[in-house]
Amino acid sequence: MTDIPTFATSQLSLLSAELQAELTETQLLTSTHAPSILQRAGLAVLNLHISSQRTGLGGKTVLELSLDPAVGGGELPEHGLRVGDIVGVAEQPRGAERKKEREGMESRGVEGVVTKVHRENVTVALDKEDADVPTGGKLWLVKLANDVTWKRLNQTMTKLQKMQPSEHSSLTQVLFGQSSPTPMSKDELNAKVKWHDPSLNDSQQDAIRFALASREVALIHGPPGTGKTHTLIELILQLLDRKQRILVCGPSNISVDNIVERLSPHKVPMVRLGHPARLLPGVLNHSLEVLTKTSEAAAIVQDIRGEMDAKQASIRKTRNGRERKAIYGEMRELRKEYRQREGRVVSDLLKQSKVVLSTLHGAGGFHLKNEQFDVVLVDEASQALEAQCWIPVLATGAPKLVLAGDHLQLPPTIKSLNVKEAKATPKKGANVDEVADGVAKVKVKNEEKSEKGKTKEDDIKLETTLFDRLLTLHGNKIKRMLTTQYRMHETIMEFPSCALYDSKLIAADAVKARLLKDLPGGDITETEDTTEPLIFFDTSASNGDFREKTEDNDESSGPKKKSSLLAESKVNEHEAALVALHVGNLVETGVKPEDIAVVTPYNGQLALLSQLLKERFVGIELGSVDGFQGREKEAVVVSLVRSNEEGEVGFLGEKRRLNGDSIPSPCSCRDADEVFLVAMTRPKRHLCVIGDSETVGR
Ligand SMILES: Nc1ncnc2c1ncn2[C@@H]1O[C@H](COP(=O)(O)OP(=O)(O)OP(=O)(O)O)[C@@H](O)[C@H]1O
Repeated sequence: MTDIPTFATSQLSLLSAELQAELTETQLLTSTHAPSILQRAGLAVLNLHISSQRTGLGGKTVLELSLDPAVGGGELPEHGLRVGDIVGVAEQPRGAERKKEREGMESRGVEGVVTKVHRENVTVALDKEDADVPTGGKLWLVKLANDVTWKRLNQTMTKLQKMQPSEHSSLTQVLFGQSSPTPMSKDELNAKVKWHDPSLNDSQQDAIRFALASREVALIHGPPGTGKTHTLIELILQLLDRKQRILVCGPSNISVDNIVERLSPHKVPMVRLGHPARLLPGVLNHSLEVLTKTSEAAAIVQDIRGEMDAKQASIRKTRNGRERKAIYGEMRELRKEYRQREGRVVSDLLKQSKVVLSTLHGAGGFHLKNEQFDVVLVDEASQALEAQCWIPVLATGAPKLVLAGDHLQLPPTIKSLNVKEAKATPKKGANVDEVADGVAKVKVKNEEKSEKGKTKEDDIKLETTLFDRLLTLHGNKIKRMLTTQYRMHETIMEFPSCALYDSKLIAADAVKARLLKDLPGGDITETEDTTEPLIFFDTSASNGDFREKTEDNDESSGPKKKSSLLAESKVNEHEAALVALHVGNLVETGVKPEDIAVVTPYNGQLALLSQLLKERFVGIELGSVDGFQGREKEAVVVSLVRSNEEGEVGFLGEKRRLNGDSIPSPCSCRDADEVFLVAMTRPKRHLCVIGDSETVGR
């Protein structure tokens, strides 16, 4: 049994350490690196101007930023800004102002969210309604730490911490082991169900019956390719048949959109919450914001929007301070009116929806404040922090929770290494070595503490997902596993099935013998590569030809080293050449580059592979492991990189190694086993692993 206030208190301190780690990282990067380095690292874009300004959804000011004509305009340089990123828009610091400007986060201009990214411009929706948009001079965009997420997690855990025992629902009590899940009778578990999809396999049907019969909580364990989403769609339809109202959540927009897309053909009354700019185009018709615009009341809302646009334009033309102030005042009034009208339309739409879908984070927004649900369903639950899963649970007070996921895939990335307190946070402008040192010290302190005798609080870790914790708490009786997989050739499946899933996976007939040579529509030549599902190139016998190299991050060594700015990283040139050779062989047989993915754990190697492959094989997918999880490809080539005499595979050791010139990258945070296992479950017909068995084998 877990004490609820202790749990919440512990989560709050872990979350605070995590936020500090993230803020420290961003602050250090922006304060210790010149804007040009940040630009090269993909964290900033320089020399911009506002090419258009308008009022967007929710009455927010939306800026479109393009390259300043003074620098020749044209396409933006390569950058890593993505839709949803939080950015600062500010006047670009000049000369002596530069250091001061970059150190003071308060002088970074206005903040907003990236809503569109095109080759020639980036669109940003500003957070503050009356933000003073920077006007003169060249502007720059810089990526900022995202503390919005953490604020909501904090609110949620604070709410849990302060709840009185009498306020805990039966669900909450079960989730903390204060009571056991209500037992289900055999009749309930074997009840006859009228399936919408008669092709469901036995393990899928069993999981749905189980989730329908559960009173408080049910876990659906779906290993890769076992039709987890397929199963969830049927579960949603079955719940609707039983007149239940459902809130469906996932940790990312893409996880939620995936369900919206697959639910859409069933003509279910549903609404997707969330900023339209972050939703897949195919999902927009179900988005609350778009439905709001297309409903009857839309016309009056549009009128006000037009008026607001006109006012915005006049602000930009007005230099007189008093006039500007007056216009801001009028805009405020218009916004108020706009929101009231929009609010009424929104609330009507929500009331009519039997299924509401949002990210876990989004479920904490004001839209769901007075909405009631019978079931909260969380997909990709093992990719979410436990605190995230509590957002919909506490926001709706629903009596039942269904979690779907695979706890054996990579958990969410944690930056703070479970440092309990944020003691490692350096003072503003501290040098990076001090931070690394600080983290090390706090870690040692924690280790000392746990040796003396663990308390319950010490057992609570940020990376323990709710899925994991519930399995430990209640055991397999709250879980059903999907066992037939529809993705991998039987031989590719064997190793992950044995290593991770107790050899329980079965390959569906349609996939178990599929090879590259049988690719539909392709005249594929039969070669050793296209008739073998699994190939391992072992480089250990190469007398050291295939040794890894550590990239040197010396900025002064010129543009050749550009990629190394992203991280102190490892490369293995011979391995990269072998990857290129193998990909070349596959393409020669007729396999399309877009059916091939190359995966590696190091950014350095990724950059090298990108140089070798991207232009030669247009459409090939290159990725780190985090980015690749969850996606399937006909053929996957893995470059493990590590090869040294010491047999060292310390990926994790690099996680926090910040030194003056290096910028940490998420890609260097995973260890070899994880890389290997995740990559193993992605290919359908062919997997090729290149590595040094002596180094990696250890
Ligand atoms: N009962 C079934 N009969 C035939 N095909 C199925 C069945 N269930 C799932 N599939 C197929 O298996 C594939 C994987 O399904 P789905 O995308 O639902 O799985 P998933 O487990 O959510 O995938 P991921 O591993 O990407 O999370 C899809 O092509 C789907 O059509």
